[in-house]
Amino acid sequence: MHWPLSTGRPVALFLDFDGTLADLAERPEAVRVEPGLVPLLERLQTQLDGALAIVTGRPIADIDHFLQPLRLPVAGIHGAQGRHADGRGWQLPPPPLGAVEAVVQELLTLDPGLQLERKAVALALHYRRAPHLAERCLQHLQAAVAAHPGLELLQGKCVLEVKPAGASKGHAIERFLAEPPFLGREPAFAGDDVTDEAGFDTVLRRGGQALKVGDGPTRAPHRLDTPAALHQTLAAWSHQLASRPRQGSPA
Ligand SMILES: O=P(O)(O)OC[C@H]1O[C@H](O[C@H]2O[C@H](CO)[C@@H](O)[C@H](O)[C@H]2O)[C@H](O)[C@@H](O)[C@@H]1O
Repeated sequence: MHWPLSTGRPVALFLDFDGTLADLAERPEAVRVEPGLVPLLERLQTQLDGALAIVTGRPIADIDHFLQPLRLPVAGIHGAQGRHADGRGWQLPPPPLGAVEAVVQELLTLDPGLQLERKAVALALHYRRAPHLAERCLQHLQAAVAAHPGLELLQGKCVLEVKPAGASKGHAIERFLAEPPFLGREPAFAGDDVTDEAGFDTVLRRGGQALKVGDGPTRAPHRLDTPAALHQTLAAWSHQLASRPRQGSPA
């Protein structure tokens, strides 16, 4: 499997983080970034004239922490917040999360393996270390979210996320593509989870490329097995870009 990124057209590259750039870990804070990743992303950002962004369910601050000292354009919390290439930010207003958090607090008493992650305008309930509670957590959160039209439930990998309705990775990619340095470029997005399918739909609708990392059904036409395989592909692509004239800004 490969990802034919080198189409000759200037590319705008969008990358998911967990499961795509970094291997999954037992806990969100336990993720390790491969030592070569930050220099590789920095090189690609330069080669793409800045048209590289992270599009993630994480808050922006997490990405800045994991990729320090690099500060890339980021869409965080599934598009509910973001930072453009020029540093301007956006964030949706905080939705009413109080009742949902009360339900989560009740669930947390069932097993110390359950973990709450608070993220400014969203929250996530992780059950990777308590998988037997997956169905119960889902039922409780579905009921809690149904009472609030401003909220949406996302099911990720061993996680249930409650976020502002309407925020999506697809919309976040559209925001980036509306402005330099992304404007006019062919979008390419790599992700690993069902929550990335909205981003795949956006780039495919705009004539771009979508790649799924790992297994599972997807609408992405391309696939690689692991984050390490994606690193290799990105490194090879960076190497090709280095030996060609700069892609330059689109006319
Ligand atoms: O959109 P992403 O960048 O893929 O982020 C999705 C969620 O990733 C994190 O949770 C996932 O990764 C954890 C660390 O590997 C893992 O323990 C957990 O089971 C996964 O669901 C992150 O904690 C969430 O906030 C992100 O939304």
